[in-house]
Amino acid sequence: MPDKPDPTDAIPPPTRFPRPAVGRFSLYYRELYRLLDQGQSHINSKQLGSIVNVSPAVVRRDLSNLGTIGRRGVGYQIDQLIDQIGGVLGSGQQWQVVLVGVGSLGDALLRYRGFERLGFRLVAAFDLDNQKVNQTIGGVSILNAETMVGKLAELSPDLAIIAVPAEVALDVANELVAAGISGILNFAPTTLRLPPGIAVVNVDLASELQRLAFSVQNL
Ligand SMILES: NC(=O)c1ccc[n+]([C@@H]2O[C@H](COP(=O)([O-])OP(=O)(O)OC[C@H]3O[C@@H](n4cnc5c(N)ncnc54)[C@H](O)[C@@H]3O)[C@@H](O)[C@H]2O)c1
Repeated sequence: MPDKPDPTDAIPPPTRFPRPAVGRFSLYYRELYRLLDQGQSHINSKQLGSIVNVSPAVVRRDLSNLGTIGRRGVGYQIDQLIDQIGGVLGSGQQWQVVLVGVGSLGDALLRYRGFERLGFRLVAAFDLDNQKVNQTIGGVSILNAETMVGKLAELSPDLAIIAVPAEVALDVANELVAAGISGILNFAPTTLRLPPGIAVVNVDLASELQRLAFSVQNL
């Protein structure tokens, strides 16, 4: 389990940030990491804004929500910003994640190397297909989904990714919730009606393409 946040922490809880700002924090975080890797130590709001395509004023407002103010002529210290934004996004802690459904999408997710550095560790995957069970992909063991309830009790993961067909996604989600998981990243194209207190983020590339097509039509 991740460490419980310290109530005296200076960073305000994520719920106090507007959703668009939280979306931008993820972008800032990714780009700041890249710049730090390239050896850059400071950045100003104009540079950061131009990288993520927002105005310097928006960057300054977002970052002042973190209690961070850039120094005139110097800007912001990148490693400090990464720590602060990472704290808000939960990347300053380790999250144990399980994946359910190792089809073409799940397979690609298991092979993706970008989760670990943000604090997300895939600890197990589950599938019903005997051809896949007991295989290892991207260093993650695929376990029999019929044994999922017991394994979840053993592993007590924090988050789950659902990549099963839509028809079974709700059943899978209910099993995950019963096992104590309170955060689900759902790739199945269906709305999961779950009890209050469960955070669900839906990822739907088809809807994103629709949004893109709409934007292109309205340029
Ligand atoms: N959100 C997106 O942008 C996006 C993109 C592609 C696919 N999808 C969706 O993601 C899901 C997976 O897509 P895919 O292409 O990998 O499908 P797929 O058919 O290749 O894989 C599905 C996997 O789930 C397994 N499975 C079925 N029932 C299960 C259960 N009860 N428990 C555990 N595993 C089970 C199957 O054995 C299979 O390995 C689908 O719902 C698909 O519509 C979403």
